[in-house]
Amino acid sequence: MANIVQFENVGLRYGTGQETLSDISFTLGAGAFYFLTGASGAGKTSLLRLLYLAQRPSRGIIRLFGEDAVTMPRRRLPGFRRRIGVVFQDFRLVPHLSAWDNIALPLRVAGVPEGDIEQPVREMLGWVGLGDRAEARPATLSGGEQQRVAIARAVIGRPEVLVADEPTGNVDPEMADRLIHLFGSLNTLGTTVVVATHDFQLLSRVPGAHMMRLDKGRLLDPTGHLRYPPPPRGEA
Ligand SMILES: Nc1ncnc2c1ncn2[C@@H]1O[C@H](COP(=O)(O)OP(=O)(O)OP(=O)(O)O)[C@@H](O)[C@H]1O
Repeated sequence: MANIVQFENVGLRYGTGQETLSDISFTLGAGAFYFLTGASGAGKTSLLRLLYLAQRPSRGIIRLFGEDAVTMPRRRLPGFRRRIGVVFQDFRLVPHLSAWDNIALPLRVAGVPEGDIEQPVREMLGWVGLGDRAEARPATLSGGEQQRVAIARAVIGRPEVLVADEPTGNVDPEMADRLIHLFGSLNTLGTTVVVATHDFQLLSRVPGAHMMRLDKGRLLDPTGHLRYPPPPRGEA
């Protein structure tokens, strides 16, 4: 399995205080499913922001799709970001746009001709089970429905990596199951998925998923080593 993300000794410091993330080293394999867990404030959102290039690290190396993402010229960042779909903790839907137009947004921004937008948007709405809510504005949708619009918007551009920050934080367990099922089905189609959550129950819902655990800004593997995935035998 090829590595599409590689972090080496990455640190992140906001302002002049202590590091929020320290010595973060891990690789993500193409097509795998990862849960990123940790208590509130452990640094999950910060790590994801580094991953989807919303934030530069204070130190260390980040390679995305085989390229150095830290020293990459700014003009190349948008092209890279398009390869990563993001589902934000707070949805970030555009309030005055319908579900349909929110989902169409990434294609419009990328300059896809209008005639080529209708079919993928219709497919996405159906996939997330909102075929009958196309015209609804976000404020008239439930939390779970808004989250599904956000997921459809994140994946309509067929990203290679999908990053979701606490996607089940505001929904009931039944909807959480449904959302995780959507991520699982994307993953079986080949998308690498990274889901941050502090809900340990979710972990058992995706057989074969990997777990990355953050504790006060440091990455732990399930056995407590400060590295994930665990090093091969003999290299520890
Ligand atoms: N832009 C910022 N400026 C300064 N400090 C920040 C910033 N963003 C996050 N922090 C701090 O970094 C630490 C980690 O925050 P982060 O949001 O990454 O954690 P988290 O694990 O995602 O938490 P939660 O589960 O509550 O969302 C916290 O102490 C937070 O206050």
